[in-house]
Amino acid sequence: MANYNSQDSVTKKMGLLHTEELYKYLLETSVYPREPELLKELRELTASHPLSMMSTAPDAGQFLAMLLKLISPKSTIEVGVYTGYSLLLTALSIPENGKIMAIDVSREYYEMGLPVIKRAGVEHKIDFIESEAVPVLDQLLEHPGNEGGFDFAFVDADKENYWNYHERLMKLVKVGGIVVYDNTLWGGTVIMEEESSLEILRPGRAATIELNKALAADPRIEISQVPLGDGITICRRIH
Ligand SMILES: C[S@@+](CC[C@H](N)C(=O)[O-])C[C@H]1O[C@@H](n2cnc3c(N)ncnc32)[C@H](O)[C@@H]1O
Ligand SMILES: O=c1cc(-c2ccc(O)cc2)oc2c(O)c(O)ccc12
Repeated sequence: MANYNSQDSVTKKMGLLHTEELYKYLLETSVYPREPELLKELRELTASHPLSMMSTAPDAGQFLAMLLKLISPKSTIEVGVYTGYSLLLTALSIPENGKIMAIDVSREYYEMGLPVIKRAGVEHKIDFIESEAVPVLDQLLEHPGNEGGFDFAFVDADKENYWNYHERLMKLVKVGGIVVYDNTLWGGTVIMEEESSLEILRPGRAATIELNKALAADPRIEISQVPLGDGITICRRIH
């Protein structure tokens, strides 16, 4: 998520930290030196695309990779692929026989990063589905065998639909499984008055405020909201 320091200044460079220098320090000290070479290549290839700010932030990505290696999921879902930064890091972090059902309305974006994914030797783990995500999740739920069939999900798509994804993922992800939501601080706008936030961000702001309240009140999960990147919320299904 871009960072909005003032009404007319937009920069993505600072994450949610206080200064650009501190974010740069974090990235240059701990993230970029340990970023897998092909993931770096995918990030650099995406940087020239007009929507490159949509890629999952590298610091949040590094955390996600750590989490994935800790839980070793065999069966995962990704909602919102874009050029594949989070997809490639997931594919690199799950076991050799792990699978990712990756859903995005745009195959064109996915195909930008696909050559890098192929070179990384992890394409066999990915089942890309070009579609709106809700109908795909609903189709999965038509087969009772899919209930609890996934170990992990990462959601980074249209913010207004996150609760729709959550309701479905609460059935698809097993008890003990993990769902991670990106952009849960939406550039810091969650604490701004509506009129003070840029108009383009307002629908996402409203949806994110509601999502955060609903996740905090959801007895089916334990949560931890982490201020990396644009804010990520990790949910562990407990019921
Ligand atoms: C923020 S980007 C995903 C970034 C990606 N995780 C990464 O690391 O590069 C959001 C993506 O969600 C996709 N998207 C938006 N609405 C969607 C929907 N209803 N169903 C599926 N994908 C959607 C967009 O096409 C876009 O590629
Ligand atoms: O600036 C954005 C915009 C989005 C976005 C907008 C509309 C959609 O239907 C999907 C995604 O997502 C972003 C994002 O996930 C991010 O990490 C940074 C910026 C943006």
